[in-house]
Amino acid sequence: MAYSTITLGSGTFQLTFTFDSKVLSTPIYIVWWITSNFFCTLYKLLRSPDGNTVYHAVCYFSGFILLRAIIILNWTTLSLIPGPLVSKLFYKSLIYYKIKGTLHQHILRQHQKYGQVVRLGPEQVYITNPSDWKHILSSSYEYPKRIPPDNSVFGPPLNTLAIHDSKEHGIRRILVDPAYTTTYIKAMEKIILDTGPMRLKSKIDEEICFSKEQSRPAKINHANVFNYMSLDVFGKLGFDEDFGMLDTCNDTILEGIKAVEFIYMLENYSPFLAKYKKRLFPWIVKKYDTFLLFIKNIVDERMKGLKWNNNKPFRRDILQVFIDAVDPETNRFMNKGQIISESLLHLVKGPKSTSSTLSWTLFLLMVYPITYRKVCYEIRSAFPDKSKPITYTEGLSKLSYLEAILLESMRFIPASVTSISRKITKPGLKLVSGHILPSGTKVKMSIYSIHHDKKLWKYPHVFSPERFMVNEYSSKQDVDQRKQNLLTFSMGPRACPGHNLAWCEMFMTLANLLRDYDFWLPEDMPYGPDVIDEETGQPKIIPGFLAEFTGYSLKNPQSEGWICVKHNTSI
Ligand code: HEM
Repeated sequence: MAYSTITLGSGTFQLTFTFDSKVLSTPIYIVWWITSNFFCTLYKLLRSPDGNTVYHAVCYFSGFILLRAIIILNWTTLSLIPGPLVSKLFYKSLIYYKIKGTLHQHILRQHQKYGQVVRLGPEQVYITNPSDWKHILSSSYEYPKRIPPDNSVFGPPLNTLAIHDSKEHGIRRILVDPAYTTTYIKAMEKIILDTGPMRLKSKIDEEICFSKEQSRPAKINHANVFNYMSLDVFGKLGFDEDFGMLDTCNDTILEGIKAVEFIYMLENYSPFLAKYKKRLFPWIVKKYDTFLLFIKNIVDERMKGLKWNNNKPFRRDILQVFIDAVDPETNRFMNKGQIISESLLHLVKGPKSTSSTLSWTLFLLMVYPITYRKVCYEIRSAFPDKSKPITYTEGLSKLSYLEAILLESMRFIPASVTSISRKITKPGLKLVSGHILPSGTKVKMSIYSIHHDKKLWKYPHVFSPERFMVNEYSSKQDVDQRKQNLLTFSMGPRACPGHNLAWCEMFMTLANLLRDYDFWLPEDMPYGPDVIDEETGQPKIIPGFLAEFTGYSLKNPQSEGWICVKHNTSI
């Protein structure tokens, strides 16, 4: 394929278009010529006798807008791809849904209307066909990730998520990945169990005791307690620190994470305002600085400790793995700044995605009671002795329905980012649909849309863990195929490094809680198995909010994250 490029305007108004040169470059110059002449004539007609420059500006600006629209809609290679008119013309048309936190639902509606390939921006295309996204994501670094420039949340020094250069990113993953291998997580299973589900269980027991004294049903806020639990797990596993979130709820961390989310969003959507964030939002920047200082101090203390100990490691947490990791090819270690930036990223990104998934799963079990009873039966009959905690290794071999529930929950409501984004490089890419994406196109894969694509999933709007179970209707091959169509943790060289940790923590938490307690929704909750969504005919789902960095979680956790609980006395 041969392409030619045209650049129009300058500064904010600059636009670069790529054309299939064989087909389109001649007509485009003709249109350009006609439009410029038209506007020159218009300008002469409108020109006021005193040579008012406002007329001048208006004419040229309208000329620019019209020409831009004609080109975008008719003459670029992407013009053959369907999509809503306004979104084709303006990237910013999606911002309304981003602010509302419902962008993923909007994109799904566009896919349902226009198909597996939709244009939602002058040079932006969303795709859902698995052959296309598997090719793009697994082609090692051929299609780079687009990263917002100068994002101070990510560095300097840059961390895994922000490193653009493929070679550098590859080296960083060699240094970071040892902290999340199956072997490492297996060795850490006991710590995860003790700081996670076991500690949460004692909190729930305390609440049950307290509620008895007050003669009321015991209630926990699952959105909060899962979040605190995941942060405690990461505190212990990551830094060998007791964050004490479940006990005292450390505000520095909670407020710090909110500040990271805000600054990240500001830098993405308004780099101009972000430049002045210290003056415009001093209280948020202060919270971010306090949070960063908190992590810096932990890393500093560790480095000092190591010096005193003649550089012999005295811990085996993730921080130590980061410190010890060396790239065998270059013999490079991470420096202190990189370790701090990396620790900040993992602390903000990991626990929130894990806890949101747990929260959604528990909620889904409450509105799908047959599934809830089925999974309780599976766990309670496989592990009847309540005095023995269920470990990940044991649980995984016996609890296939619980595994299916987690897979289905992450398909149904993926807690991760709305869309994975890559840039098409030369010489362009031909999609399965036959559409051509020229070099420079921003190609996006909406996890939510892929997980709700009717071509991939039967009844995607129904929460049905059975689709991940081998039974008379589905062979192992079918189930494996479905698992491969999940994009929950992304894939390829930039896939989520923390997925083993997330699985281990989520699995042990649900297995132990569902065996030892009975849960039900409070009576005053406006959701339940009988509260049906008219559009889908399925139980209504509690509203969520898609944050740019920390993913999809409950929109109103303080009012809608409650669940009643009592000890399970049936076994
Ligand atoms: C259910 C839990 C989780 C989900 C659904 C999830 C999902 C994802 C997804 C989809 C990406 C790719 C983002 C992209 O390409 O733009 C990602 C990247 C990442 N995740 Fe996770 N994640 C989870 C848990 C964790 C945990 C526990 C950690 C670590 C503590 C973690 C650390 C990271 C990091 C560092 C990246 C960046 C990888 C890179 O760019 O190379 N995640 N995650």
